[in-house]
Amino acid sequence: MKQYLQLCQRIVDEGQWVENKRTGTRCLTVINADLEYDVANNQFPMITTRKSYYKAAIAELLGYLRGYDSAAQFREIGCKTWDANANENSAWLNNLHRKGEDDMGRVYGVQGRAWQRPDGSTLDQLAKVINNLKNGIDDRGEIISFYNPGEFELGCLRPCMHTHTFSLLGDTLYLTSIQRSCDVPLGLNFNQIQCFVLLALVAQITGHKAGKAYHKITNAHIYENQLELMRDVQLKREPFASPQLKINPNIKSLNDIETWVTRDDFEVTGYECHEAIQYPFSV
Ligand SMILES: Nc1nc(=O)c2c([nH]1)NC[C@@H]1CN(c3ccc(C(=O)N[C@@H](CCC(=O)O)C(=O)O)cc3)CN21
Ligand SMILES: O=c1ccn([C@H]2C[C@H](O)[C@@H](COP(=O)(O)O)O2)c(=O)[nH]1
Repeated sequence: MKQYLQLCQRIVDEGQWVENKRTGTRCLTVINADLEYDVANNQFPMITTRKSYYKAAIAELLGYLRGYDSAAQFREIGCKTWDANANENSAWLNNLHRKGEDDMGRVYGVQGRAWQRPDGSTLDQLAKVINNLKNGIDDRGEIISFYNPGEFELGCLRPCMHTHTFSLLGDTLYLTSIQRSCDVPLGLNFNQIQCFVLLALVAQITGHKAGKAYHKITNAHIYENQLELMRDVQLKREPFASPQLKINPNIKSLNDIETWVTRDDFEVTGYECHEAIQYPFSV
């Protein structure tokens, strides 16, 4: 929690204003942030200086792991976060590749589960990584990349947290996640949870201990219409201790994640937080 607040404070103190063409809203911006999550000791990185909706963040991650490409699929599993990007951004609405209401195109999970090869077949990056890790193999390339520049025009948004690399040291599994662009008041609240859960879940289904998750962010920003709430409300609050996350121990395979796991297989205990803050969202 401290590292999150330090990043917010750093943006407020040292950030530079950058115009953003895609949303039309400028952002106070810093470059380069390194965050770490202690999954081994179950220090769940949920924001405590406002109410955090962790189940939606986990549902979003489940949707990525399943390769979803429609905001309707995300809604069905309890996550509304893709409604706006799928249905309200004019560049995407006018894109001829958009297949209709709720279509997100070839984003995130589609690349993770069905990367298109030149011969027309597809590659399941996630299954390869899980299979190797299950067999104790780290080939120094246990990488899941959602970032496919050749297909950007086929999706509603370029992936933000775009690369996840797993590493095995002895029987401990580590994760390094790379993010190119980060909406610190809204997106990071979700992304911290997702890095933690991704490592905890993959460790569980591959039979390893979880170590640390390392989260590396390039462009970290606060949109102009969020600044006052962050500076004058959220940053004035004292954080509470981190809660703990309990994952249903019956989740044992990638197939389980694909077929029956829901956001209710994840429970948080010991969460104490300040009042909710509703930040504006830029589409
Ligand atoms: N401008 C922007 N910021 C983002 O963080 C973001 C995007 N766009 N586009 C793609 C995804 C969608 N994400 C989102 C979208 C909405 C919330 C959001 O509204 N969160 C609320 C409540 C969520 C709920 O009730 O389930 C929050 O207070 O955290 C969070 C992340 C993260 N990403
Ligand atoms: O997981 C996510 C997804 C998106 N974001 C934020 C970061 C930016 O504010 C926007 C994406 O806009 P770009 O113009 O494509 O950079 O969404 C996030 O923080 N986390």
